[in-house]
Amino acid sequence: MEEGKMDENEWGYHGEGNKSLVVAHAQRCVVLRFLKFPPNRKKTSEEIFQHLQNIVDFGKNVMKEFLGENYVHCGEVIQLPLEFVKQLCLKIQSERPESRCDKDLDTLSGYAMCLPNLTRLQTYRFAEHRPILCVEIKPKCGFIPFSSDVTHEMKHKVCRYCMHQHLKVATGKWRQISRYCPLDLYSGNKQRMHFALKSLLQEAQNNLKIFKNGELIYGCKDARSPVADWSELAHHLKPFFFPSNGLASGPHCTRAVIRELVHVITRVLLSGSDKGRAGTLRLGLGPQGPRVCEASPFSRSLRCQGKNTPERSGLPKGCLLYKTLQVQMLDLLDIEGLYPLYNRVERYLEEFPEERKTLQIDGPYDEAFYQKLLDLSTEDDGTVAFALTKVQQYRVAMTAKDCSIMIALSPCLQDASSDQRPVVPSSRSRFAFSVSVLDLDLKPYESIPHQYKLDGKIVNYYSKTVCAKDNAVMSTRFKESEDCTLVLHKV
Ligand SMILES: O=P(O)(O)O[C@@H]1[C@@H](OP(=O)(O)O)[C@H](OP(=O)(O)O)[C@H](O)[C@H](OP(=O)(O)O)[C@H]1OP(=O)(O)O
Ligand SMILES: Nc1ncnc2c1ncn2[C@@H]1O[C@H](COP(=O)(O)OP(=O)(O)OP(=O)(O)O)[C@@H](O)[C@H]1O
Repeated sequence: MEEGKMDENEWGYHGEGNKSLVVAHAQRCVVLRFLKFPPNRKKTSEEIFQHLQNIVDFGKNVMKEFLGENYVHCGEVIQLPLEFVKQLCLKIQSERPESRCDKDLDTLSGYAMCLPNLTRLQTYRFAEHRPILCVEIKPKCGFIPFSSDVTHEMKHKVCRYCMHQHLKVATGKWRQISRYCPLDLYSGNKQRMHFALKSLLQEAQNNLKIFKNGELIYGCKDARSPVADWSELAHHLKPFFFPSNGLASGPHCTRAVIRELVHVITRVLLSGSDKGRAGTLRLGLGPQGPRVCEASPFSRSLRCQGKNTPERSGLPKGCLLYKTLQVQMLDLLDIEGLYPLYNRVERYLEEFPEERKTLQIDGPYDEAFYQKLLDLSTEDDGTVAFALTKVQQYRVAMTAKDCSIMIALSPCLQDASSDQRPVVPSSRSRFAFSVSVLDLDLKPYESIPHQYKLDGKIVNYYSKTVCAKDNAVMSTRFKESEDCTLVLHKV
């Protein structure tokens, strides 16, 4: 990229999250990722450069090691002309969703990350002329805490995502409760995964986006977004899944197309396509905790039918979901067990503030940082070193709980080679595919007290409202059956 000759007209708004905003090049397969900040909380250029460099280093030295070379794209930090950034910011402002405008794009430092555009397969520099479909999933936390430090019994039964849904709807973030449960997606059980993906398609929130040739065609910006339209989605997808037949339109066609999509995504998610360094994942955390979430409509319906809970995770070890789950499980103690350890580190830092650097709280995220993460002991010897290791593992786990997976699918001819990319078949076509992971920014040390408070809020809200309602329903049913018994007695 020739940073000196940048023209804002060649770039377009692509998307944003809570902390960064992404613009995509119209022809080349690259994106620029800028940091965002609340107004009046600007950082110096040097701080922004360091922040971005830390993101790159963390990707290279930690996440590539855990998740595998092929899945992680670290990009590079680049310096852009300030005039270009200012003009770009003005150009894209009208396309930003209102709910994200509480933060401003950083136009002062001139630094950004340059990354491959993952919605257009991994061709990096130039767009392929083949059509490309890309599904982005933010799967969230795929396990129920197994730590003995958990005090709320509910946390051993219902996963955080399902509990959090109720708070999100109550605060107006989303319109309705999703039927998606991360434990279904991470189960490795095809039926449960199909259910999870269909649920995401029904209520995408910020957990699912679909791009066609790099353009967003399906996804939800906020609670005001229009209700998802499956027939419109099927219209976009039909040429990919039924390329040469005249499948009639209408609800039958829509269902067939959605089914194909769900099946292909499941296959891709279960594939172990990482041909990078063997044995990258050195965690080896075994399956722990309950294998189903009691709030998942899938497991609820199984229970109602008197069926057993499904098999424990059958995720193949090479697949990205398995690896992501392993990194998430570095949260060995749960925030309830972690918070006192965070306080221990805090007390130490209050006494020895100059030690912050040695403890690598704000980086560098190098090989030494990575090596310390591999210590999975939970035996607290009362030291700051132990507390620090658990704090750093927690930050990494939280990062993996909030990352997204990008699946790019490009149709290939029945017997043509796919440039050595793996291929997934559907009923009527085949796709060369790639899987990548994005948003691997290490969660800040400072966010731990917020996590602790939020955790309590989520559980308390769920327990008070949902469980109270469930109990009311149960007692009504109980009352009904008592009434019934009385009637029977009378007879
Ligand atoms: O706490 P959660 O689970 O709500 O996750 C936050 C996400 O909300 P979600 O539940 O996915 O809608 C939230 O996503 P949205 O802004 O809601 O799209 C962010 O990803 C946030 O991360 P960060 O503070 O920007 O680093 C996420 O915060 P972290 O907890 O990962 O730091
Ligand atoms: N390399 C990439 N290629 C294509 N699209 C990307 C890329 N990186 C990010 N995006 C798009 O931009 C969106 C926002 O990026 P990202 O998730 O990194 O933002 P964030 O602010 O860090 O998110 P969060 O809200 O989780 O903190 C993503 O959801 C994705 O659609």
